[in-house]
Amino acid sequence: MTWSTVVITFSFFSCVATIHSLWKYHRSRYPPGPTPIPFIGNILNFGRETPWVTVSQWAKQYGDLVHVTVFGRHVVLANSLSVASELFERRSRIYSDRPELTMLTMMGWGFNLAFKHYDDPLWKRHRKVFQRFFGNRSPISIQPIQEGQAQELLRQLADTPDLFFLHTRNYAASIIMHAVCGHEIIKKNTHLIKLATDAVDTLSEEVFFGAQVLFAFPSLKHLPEWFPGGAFKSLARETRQVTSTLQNIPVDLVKKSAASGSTIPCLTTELLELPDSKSEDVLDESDIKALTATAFAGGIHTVESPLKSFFLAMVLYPEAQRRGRAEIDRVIGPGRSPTLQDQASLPYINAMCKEILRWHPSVPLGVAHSLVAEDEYEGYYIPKGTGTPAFVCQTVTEAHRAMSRDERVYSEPDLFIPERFLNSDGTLNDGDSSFVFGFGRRVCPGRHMAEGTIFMAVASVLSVYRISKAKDIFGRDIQVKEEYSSTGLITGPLPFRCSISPRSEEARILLNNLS
Ligand code: HEM
Repeated sequence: MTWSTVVITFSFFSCVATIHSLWKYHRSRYPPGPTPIPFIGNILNFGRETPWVTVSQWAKQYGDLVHVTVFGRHVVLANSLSVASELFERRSRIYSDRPELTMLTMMGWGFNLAFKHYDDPLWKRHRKVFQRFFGNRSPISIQPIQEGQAQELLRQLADTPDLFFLHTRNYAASIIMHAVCGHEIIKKNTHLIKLATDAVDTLSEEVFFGAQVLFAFPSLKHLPEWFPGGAFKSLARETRQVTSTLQNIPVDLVKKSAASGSTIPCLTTELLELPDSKSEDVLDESDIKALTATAFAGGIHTVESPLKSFFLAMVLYPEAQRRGRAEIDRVIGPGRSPTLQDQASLPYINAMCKEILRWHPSVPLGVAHSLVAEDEYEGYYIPKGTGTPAFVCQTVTEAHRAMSRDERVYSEPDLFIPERFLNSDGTLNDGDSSFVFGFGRRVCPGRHMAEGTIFMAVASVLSVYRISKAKDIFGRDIQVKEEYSSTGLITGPLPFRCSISPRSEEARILLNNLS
């Protein structure tokens, strides 16, 4: 053996030993979590169904910060409010990126600010518009839209109460679409609501699963469509058409209407009329199209889910319903419908809205954040990295479901108890469920609007309707189960039956006057 062979062999083994010890060092300093299987990591531990329930169990077993791997990529789950606030708010400078989203970009969703990188100038510009238009001081009058659509919801429930699932979806979609395109456009183009809801449906579980696989094996994106396993490419191609239509049609309709001389008060008109300046905030037409479609993508399914949870809770917890109705009778009386002006005088209804959001968070694993630099938390190492959407791969995500089940914050967390947000004198306490809207610089910019939309639906429905178990043909109660969809980014109650009927003669008269 020559000297050079000895040196090379020695260097090789030293390198291997160093890499191994570094790996072990980092490995031992990762937050605790279930033991990974070589190569695939913990993907099987997540399970395909209700991964958020698994994560809540890990929170109990391993603590507030849990580490898992998927195909060699790291995932860190922030399971408590305090850890999430520390990481995503106090350290937001490094925790505000999003992971790489090849699959969603292939599907044409790349325009959506929710999926853009933190250093992308478009993210900053689009987010500014969202904060301005969907915040508390929006120049587009969102409150009259919410109040008007709440009346429409009551009307639809009076005509076809069994279709309450559809009506809640339409209510959520109509509000955001009226805000974006204006009443006139939506009235004449009702198919737009279906276009938007269908497009958002494409953000399904298959997409997120496909995205994870693509992230692990990026070269798969070059597979031809006809090749076994290449079906995701045809899905991406078809979806691209839907997302492109979603961006184009609403803006084109508003422009057409403006060209014919009628200005429709809405977000699109406001954006089209922004003064042309050289500032970095100037928006071109593609920005406007992206912003309008982002609003539909963010503001329909997320809102629809808690509204369905509301109907479910009313069937399962009749005492909460009784207390809500009693408060409305006491504060508003039977002669008129609630408005957003009444919100401050209805603490029980507000507590109910907070509890609806907490009971079953609609985005149970949050939207993954990604770190722009490695970090350390209480001695644990958190790697820098990019990853795929949802919860997988070198991301740190807010485990909203685990937070909602944290017994240190919410006693008996599986139960629906609005009183947890009230003081003994009936006023609202400091309790909160706003974690469902995320944290830090990526916190949901539609949260104020969403809260108003939910409040209007809950208060209006309880003011006139009694919600109870439906009866079978023998007059027996049909039992209802607390069952939720188990996959995807957004969860919501599975279809169930209930009876929705006017709760008094005055309510019947009020409903008749609406139509
Ligand atoms: C109950 C209703 C809603 C829930 C539970 C919800 C939840 C969330 C969550 C968890 C995030 C991610 C936050 C993070 O990464 O920390 C988010 C982001 C976002 N939401 Fe919402 N949301 C709701 C309603 C809305 C509405 C009505 C809109 C539109 C008007 C909207 C638009 C967005 C957008 C654009 C983002 C991306 C923000 C960014 O990445 O900078 N959301 N939402």
